[in-house]
Amino acid sequence: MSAKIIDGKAFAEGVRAQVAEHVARLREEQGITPGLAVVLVGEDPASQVYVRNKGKQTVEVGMTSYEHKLPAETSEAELLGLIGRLNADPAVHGILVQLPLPKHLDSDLVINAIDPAKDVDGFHISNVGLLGTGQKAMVPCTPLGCLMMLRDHLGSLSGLDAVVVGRSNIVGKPMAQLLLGDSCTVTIAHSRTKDLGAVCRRADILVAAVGRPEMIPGAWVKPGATVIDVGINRIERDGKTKLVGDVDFASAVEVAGAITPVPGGVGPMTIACLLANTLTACCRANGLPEPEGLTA
Ligand SMILES: Nc1nc(=O)c2c([nH]1)NC[C@@H]1CN(c3ccc(C(=O)N[C@@H](CCC(=O)O)C(=O)O)cc3)C=[N+]21
Repeated sequence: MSAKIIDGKAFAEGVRAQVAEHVARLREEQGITPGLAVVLVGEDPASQVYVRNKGKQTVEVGMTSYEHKLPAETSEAELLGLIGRLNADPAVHGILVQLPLPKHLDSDLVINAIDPAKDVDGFHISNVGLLGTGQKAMVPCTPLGCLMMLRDHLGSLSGLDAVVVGRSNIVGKPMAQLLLGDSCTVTIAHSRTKDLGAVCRRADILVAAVGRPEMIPGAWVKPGATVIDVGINRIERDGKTKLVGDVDFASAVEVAGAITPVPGGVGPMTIACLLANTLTACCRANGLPEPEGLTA
């Protein structure tokens, strides 16, 4: 039996359509247009592509996109100055500083300079603390997108065994918090975990976020499990570049109950959730009710 493929691309289109509807209503009823500022330091080609896609989709849902492209040599003081101006700008409801930053910039310092209410990545320590204590936070986009797909596929997650492979601040840790918030029994596994295969085989929900191409084989997947593959790895195969996940899709699809593909799974949901977070931030800033179904 072959798993159901969870179509993240189609799901993301649905989320963006919902966001667009809210944005149109905000404009008509309140005269408010949500604004998202994206800051890119340096000329990393992959980052340029992501930032271009984000700007395009921001405009498509009816929001205003502010792009700030700064040279790689930008000083910390200059970058903090820009963040200060964006924090103070009432037309800007969301601020995203594209990571990774050039090595001479301290990304923790920069992220924590963002107004937590405008931190649509959910990386500010205040948002991390709010999420960890079950309070209203800005939730990191990738884990939020994964949660939306899991809830859609499984309905209730209550009591299920969830294993998150990867312990990053961007995906693994916040993903574990969200799953705990939905009453899963959560294990965070990583490269040093003893008998990782045995740990993975216990999972009703398996989230792979390690950044190692195809490292999780089908033999590690519990029959019928829901597999969310966060990895986006560019590899060379048969003389071509190819995008693959952290899960070996070909073998896992034969065992899982449902699985997200790469590309077309988690990636598109990340950008859709960035737009959802910007809308949420805009509603909160204006004392308006939050959009339903678009938050954790
Ligand atoms: N502050 C910050 N926030 C981020 O959210 C952030 C970041 N920095 N730095 C870079 C990573 C990367 N990222 C992706 C978003 C969408 C796709 C995506 O849509 N991927 C497509 C494939 C795209 C392709 O063909 O390359 C897919 O999986 O189907 C991928 C990667 C957000 N990031």
